[in-house]
Amino acid sequence: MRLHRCEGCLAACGRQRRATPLSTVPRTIARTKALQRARRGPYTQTMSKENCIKMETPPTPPDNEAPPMPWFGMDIGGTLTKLVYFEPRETNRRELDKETEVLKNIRRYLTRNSAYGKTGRRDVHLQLARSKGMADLVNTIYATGGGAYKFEEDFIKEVNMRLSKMDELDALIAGVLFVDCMNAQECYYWAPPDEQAVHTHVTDSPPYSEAALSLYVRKPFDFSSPYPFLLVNIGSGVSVLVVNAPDDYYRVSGTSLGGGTFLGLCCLLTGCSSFEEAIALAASGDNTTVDKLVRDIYGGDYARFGLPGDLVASSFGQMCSAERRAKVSRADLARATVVTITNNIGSIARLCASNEGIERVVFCGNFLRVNPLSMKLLSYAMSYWSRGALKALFLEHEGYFGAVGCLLHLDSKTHRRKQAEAATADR
Ligand SMILES: Nc1ncnc2c1ncn2[C@@H]1O[C@H](COP(=O)(O)OP(=O)(O)O)[C@@H](O)[C@H]1O
Ligand SMILES: CC(C)(COP(=O)(O)O)[C@@H](O)C(=O)NCCC(=O)O
Repeated sequence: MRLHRCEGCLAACGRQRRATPLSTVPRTIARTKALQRARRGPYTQTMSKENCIKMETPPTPPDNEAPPMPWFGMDIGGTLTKLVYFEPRETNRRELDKETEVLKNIRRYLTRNSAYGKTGRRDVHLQLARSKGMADLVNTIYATGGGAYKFEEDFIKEVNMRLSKMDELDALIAGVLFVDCMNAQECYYWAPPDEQAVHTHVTDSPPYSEAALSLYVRKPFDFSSPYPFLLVNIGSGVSVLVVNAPDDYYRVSGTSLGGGTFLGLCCLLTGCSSFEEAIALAASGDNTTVDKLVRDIYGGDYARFGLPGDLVASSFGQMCSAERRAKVSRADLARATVVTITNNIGSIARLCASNEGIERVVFCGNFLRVNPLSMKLLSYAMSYWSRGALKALFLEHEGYFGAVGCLLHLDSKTHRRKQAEAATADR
């Protein structure tokens, strides 16, 4: 059973204290057995394929020890706090009796509003079906992300609440695998209608221009056989993970030039005050007035090494000229910032993928939120520079996977406990 988005269980708030088969892609990358062996990672991870399959069976009612609703998973990152809230459809009599007035109020507050305080927003469009099978989850506040460690004492002092902490990369992968299992539309990619056009560079317009990128359309991708894949999480900073199996992954690389860098630089350069404003500015800008292109240096292509004239040779390379600085617009600066950060992440991801012999590169994290420009740039760059061997993939729930992974952690804990109890009873 695959669930589609409809009615709700996922809520979110911002923080300020608070199917195309891969076989259509040429396999130009050699994958050796040695590489596969080398991919054994040091981490264990809580989500298993069994858990995923279990979600397809009918729900079991919560046991007597299940803590009362509401159930949360929280990811306190470097920029945003993501909160997911689970509300089972199959609330039974016993559970309703247990629900205190305070909890009822919390539930009402969460489910009847779409904005919370000054900065909290509910991403109504990302709500998943009130999924069957999650009903045997139990939870208190499960938290991940750096803030779960940094603010742990504050939670105890201020609200007398304990955080049960989970590693953010464990949670991220668990969340990605689970949400993809539950939502057939989760994974997608961007390509022009004629997909070959990307890596043969046939359009007249420069590849990074709005004219070229506007041709790209979103297409569904069947991610049911995902392994191995590279997971690139673009949050405040960037983590790159090699995922070989649900319980086998490792962090292969990262960069400090991520979503936080984009927003910070954009605020500095353009005076904008929100991510949405920065992205809207970038959408109407032209980075070629800011960046130095290959043709600005060569007068055309640098053909010997396959560098087209309209490729960025030097990001912000024009800005050493006072005359050009005087002419450049805020929108151009915002676009150059997106292009710089995105291309750098794309290059790192591409190098990691070829080193590891991996063809599918999945990008997630809130930097991609309302940001089709970066997704299209990544799609173009991955495909063009690998001559079609690498595929950039994206996920509908962009930045919520860590928080979802927290809820699942609780599920796996419950199961481990039940297994231990069963084993003791058998003795
Ligand atoms: N409403 C927003 N406010 C601030 N940053 C946002 C917003 N929406 C998207 N972003 C982008 O997402 C990045 C944070 O991504 P996220 O995956 O939540 O990472 P983290 O866990 O580090 O907070 C920001 O650095 C910014 O580039
Ligand atoms: C430290 C982090 C894992 C924190 O995650 P985030 O809150 O940015 O999502 C991440 O910012 C990161 O991997 N930074 C890059 C560090 C580096 O490899 O240079």
